[in-house]
Amino acid sequence: MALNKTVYIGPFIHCESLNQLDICTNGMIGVGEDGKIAFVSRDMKGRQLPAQEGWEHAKMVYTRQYGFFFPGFIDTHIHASQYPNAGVFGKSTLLDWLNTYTFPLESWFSDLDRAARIYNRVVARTLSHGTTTAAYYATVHVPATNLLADICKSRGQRAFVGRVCMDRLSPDYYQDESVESAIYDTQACIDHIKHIDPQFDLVTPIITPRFAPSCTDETLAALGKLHRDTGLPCQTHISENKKEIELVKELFPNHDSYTHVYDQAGLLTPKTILAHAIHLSSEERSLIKTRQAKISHCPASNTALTSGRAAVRTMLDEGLTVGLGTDVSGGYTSSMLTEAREAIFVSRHVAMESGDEAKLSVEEALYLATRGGAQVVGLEDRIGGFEVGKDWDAQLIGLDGVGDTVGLDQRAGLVEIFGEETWDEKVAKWVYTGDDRNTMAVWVKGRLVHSRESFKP
Ligand SMILES: O=c1[nH]c(=O)c2nc[nH]c2[nH]1
Repeated sequence: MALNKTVYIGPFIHCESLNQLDICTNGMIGVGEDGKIAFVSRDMKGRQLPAQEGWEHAKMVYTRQYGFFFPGFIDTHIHASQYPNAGVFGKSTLLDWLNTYTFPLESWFSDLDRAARIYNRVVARTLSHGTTTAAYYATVHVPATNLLADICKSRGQRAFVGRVCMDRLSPDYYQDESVESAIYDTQACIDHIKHIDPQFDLVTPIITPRFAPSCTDETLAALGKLHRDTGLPCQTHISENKKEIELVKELFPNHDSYTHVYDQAGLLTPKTILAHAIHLSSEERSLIKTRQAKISHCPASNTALTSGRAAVRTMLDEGLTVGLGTDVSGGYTSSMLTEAREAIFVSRHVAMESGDEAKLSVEEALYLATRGGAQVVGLEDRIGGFEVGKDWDAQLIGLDGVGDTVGLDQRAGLVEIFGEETWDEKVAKWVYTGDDRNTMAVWVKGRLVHSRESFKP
């Protein structure tokens, strides 16, 4: 689809480093017809047209009062198929949650109409929260997984779409019949995505062994070979729950650890995303670092399923690459802004035991949700910040000013700006009290993929 050259005018904010925001209050970012950032100007005075040659007829998009452009969020771990269960988990923990809530729900996806309804909804919803890239788990079903890829492509969300592989320890009605069928079906989804997006420009297949307990040695090894042969990324779960870890010990008695199970299968590489990583030993973290595999931290889910508190500060200090994942529906929210907030609060619970260094700041949580996520999905050269040459994957945030009247405007969000706040304080208010009402518009590769009614481009 042809895009207009567009100039985005107003404050922009992105992460300069793990603990430093770059806040430019007089910004102007030019995005070319290819959806890439062509220039970044930091000293736009007033609201006059940009002087750049060749940009005289470009379209202009302005922020409104207290608004700013921010990079799109990158959700490094989300089960699209579990979206109907967001918020439904009772008092369960991982293994009984899988059997009680999750496998029955995922088995629905043999019905393509149901799948279409749910997948359309979750993609629209995550876009409305400013998620421009998502690493999705689908289900074992090939047609429904392909449909999820089609929906991401047509709605314009950048996505990694994984057909889930699992050939043991789930009900008969919901598992792969054999190693061969798991590989055959995975390949069918890869072929489909190659067909709809040959360069994997927007949608990329991702090899998805559910987790070690639900895959036989043979399936893990075959998926490891596929990972190596295709060069495609891989995603799975690791060390989320203590009973799960015991189960892995029983099922793989000849392996040194959970991490070694994946390593021996050839599934621990720089293109591997490991979700949760709560109870890893220091040897396991060291192996993950050596293999350059990546971590998706899922604090909302880890709390909901009482799985534990991941030591994010330790992982960052040790040089691991960490991003955030909503992990719907272990996680109750599909909002990465809420997930960032959860990461901050969980880190405070860690700090109550281990000391203040564990606390994550607003800046760090936003880094994990953008640049960190970009590294986790291997796209740090293309997304996560506003540099020339990067794709315009961005969101326009609008914050509401408090007027002179005492009455509440029901349509406005919960962020209330009184006008005296510094920019750092405005960002903190957004992180702690914001929601999708503040996400005015969202672009992926320069294409507008979501906007609120009040946004006039
Ligand atoms: O949070 C989780 N969600 C899942 O669907 C799952 N499967 C295995 N392990 C899991 N953990």
